[in-house]
Amino acid sequence: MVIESMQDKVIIAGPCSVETPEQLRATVVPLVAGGIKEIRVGIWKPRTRPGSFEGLGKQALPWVEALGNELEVDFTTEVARPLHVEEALRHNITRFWIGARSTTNPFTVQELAEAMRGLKVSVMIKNPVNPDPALWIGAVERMQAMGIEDIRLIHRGFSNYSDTFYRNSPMWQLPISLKTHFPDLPMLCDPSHICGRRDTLAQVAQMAMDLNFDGLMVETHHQPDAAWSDAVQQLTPEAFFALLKGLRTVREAVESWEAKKILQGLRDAIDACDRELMEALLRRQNLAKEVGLLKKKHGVALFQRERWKQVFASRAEWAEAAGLDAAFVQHMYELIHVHALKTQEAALQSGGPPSSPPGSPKNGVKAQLNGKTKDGDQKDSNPDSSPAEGENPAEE
Ligand SMILES: O=C(O)C(=O)C[C@]1(C(=O)O)C=C[C@@H](O)C=C1
Repeated sequence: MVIESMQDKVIIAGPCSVETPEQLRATVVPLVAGGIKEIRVGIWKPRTRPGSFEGLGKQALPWVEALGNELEVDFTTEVARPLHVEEALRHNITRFWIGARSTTNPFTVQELAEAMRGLKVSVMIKNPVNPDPALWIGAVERMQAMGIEDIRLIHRGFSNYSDTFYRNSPMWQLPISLKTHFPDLPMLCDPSHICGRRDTLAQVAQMAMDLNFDGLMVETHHQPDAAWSDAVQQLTPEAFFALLKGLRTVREAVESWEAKKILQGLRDAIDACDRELMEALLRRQNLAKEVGLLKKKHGVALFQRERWKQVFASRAEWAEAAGLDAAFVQHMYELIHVHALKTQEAALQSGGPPSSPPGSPKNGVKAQLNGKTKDGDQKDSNPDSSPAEGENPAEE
């Protein structure tokens, strides 16, 4: 690999789509000369709306096979149907990826897994278009059940309803959660599909490196502006190598004894902060419960639009004044509010009194935090659980 610092990473690059033998060669030769060992190419392209370029299909396979043999490089392509797998295998392509739309559909994933049953193939599984970790996990399990061992994950971001800064929101907590679930599967980042534009690719690729992702998959084209698909997000091979050169890579863990000691001190302080946060959250929850019971007594709606508008706006102002990110704090308050309503509803249903005496719940809070109560929503506190019903995962 030309880029020294990327030695330990899996770096995959190549055109969004194969267009002509000339375009394929002009794009791939400089990538291979730069040390790239695995080339991505789109042959079958799932397009959201009809009428866009849907890939050349099997016509492109002989070109890919011939160039692979000549340059001694591996090609990887997206497969969405068992027929794609069969046709690619006929041309010695044994590396595949499953696209975000396919990952969403367990029938499709199952059919693809069965088409690869027992074969020595490599499969990369992109996250589903919707932020549902269970679908992503399920796709891996379906592949594993067919004896496929070489499995990697690709984080390509999650669909947005409206136009946002990203083409697909990164929602970094989801790949982090998958990495926690499957610690041995390499996690690659696809900044091209997250960004949907060239100028922000480096920033997202750097975030992936800082999170210690295992590699990158980047769309490249010798003449990006003339590309038949994804023109605005592809990089020339030169720009791609410049991007790689500019990335800072990180170590898995701190090595020096001195730094380890400092780190431990900081982590202890974070633990203390989080304990204070828990106490404050529990105090707030108990107060909300009391309000809920008061509302029940007086036949008042749990959701109080005006009060909530005021809380939501003022917390953002307080956050800004305190030097915190207002959007982050607002998102946190959306979760807190929904949870307060759930807590109030539960208290109403059970009809019981609040779990700590009105007024000064401090000792009660301490006791509860020490495990002397059954209060608290276990499901929400599980770091591996998917976003709670009705709650959107955080945007960056
Ligand atoms: O002030 C209230 O009425 C509450 O119940 C508290 C609270 C909150 O969590 O701050 C919860 C629900 C309401 O919609 C508004 C505010």
